[in-house]
Amino acid sequence: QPVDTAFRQLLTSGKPAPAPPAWRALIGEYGATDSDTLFVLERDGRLTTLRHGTYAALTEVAPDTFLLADGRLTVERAGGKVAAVSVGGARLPKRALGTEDGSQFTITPLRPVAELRREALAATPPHEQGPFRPSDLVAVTTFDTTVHLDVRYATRNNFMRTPFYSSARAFLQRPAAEALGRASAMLRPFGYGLLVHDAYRPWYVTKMFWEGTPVPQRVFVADPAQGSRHNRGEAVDLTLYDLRTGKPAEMTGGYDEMTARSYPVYPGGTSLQRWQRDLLRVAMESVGFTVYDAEWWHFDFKDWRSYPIGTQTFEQLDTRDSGLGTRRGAVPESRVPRPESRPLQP
Ligand SMILES: C[C@@H](N)C(=O)N[C@H](C)C(=O)O
Ligand SMILES: [Zn+2]
Repeated sequence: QPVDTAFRQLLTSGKPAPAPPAWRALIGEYGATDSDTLFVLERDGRLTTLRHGTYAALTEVAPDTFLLADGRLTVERAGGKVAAVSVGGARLPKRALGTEDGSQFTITPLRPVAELRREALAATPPHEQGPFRPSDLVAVTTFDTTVHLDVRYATRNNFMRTPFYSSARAFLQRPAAEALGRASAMLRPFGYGLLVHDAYRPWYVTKMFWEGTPVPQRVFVADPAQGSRHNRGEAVDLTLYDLRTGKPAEMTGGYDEMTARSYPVYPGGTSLQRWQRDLLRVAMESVGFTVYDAEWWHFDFKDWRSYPIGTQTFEQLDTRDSGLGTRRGAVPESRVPRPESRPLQP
């Protein structure tokens, strides 16, 4: 649907109230197999189930006992946690998704990180056919000062539990950074700012992500054979933060969480989480970005095909006088990495 219609819908529906804290432990996915998932979620202020595409509001009739239109749902707890629900005589175990406390989701890399780094630094990015625009990377904070940074890949607080950058900086090609500034201005009346986790990412880091991530989770990392749009300075990972408190907004799942909760159309969670996720998407899409199908936080800018894959570190870009953050200037031809012949996936 058109962006202004989507904006109007979000405005009309208004910002939902947070779900009662007592419901938090219950909200989630239940069932032993993916083919039969029962979601417990909050919708329109009611605790609700979603199964086979049908929503049903729950009415609590006794502690941990709820009435559904056609029966009862009972909650089983173990060790202070929700272990399962029973519906119509069937026991559906609760699935572990993301982290319980909202902390960073992590994986165990397939190989030692030092080995991945050594190999990736020695490798060459895919060969690409130009022509390309000269790279003009600028700090993401250039066009709106309410854009804030939380660059997890410059810390251990990321999905591979290892620092990839030696400084917490984030750059985009100038037109993408300008558009980001416009999205940020658009969000201000809603009381939100943009919190950037990552933008330009050297190709060798994409290669480390790919080689280190278990195959079933690789939809959440780009294939280095094609490169990531981050490598072109044309993708950004970000969330919303509350302008008043400075706190990140709650979404349906965490950053770099490798579960279904990361899909931008994930139906679970709370109304507020889904509303904030959709607000971020509508603001970003209204200025020329497109959300990635598997990650609510990842956005590609419309002209990503115009820029080549880069593999330089921030420091290498600095020393080669790219003008990062301070001066304008094109990345010299010697630094323009080689082409790709296949279509890109994010
Ligand atoms: C790793 C994650 N933050 C990300 O950016 N994923 C997309 C698919 C990418 O690597 O381009
Ligand atoms: Zn991304």
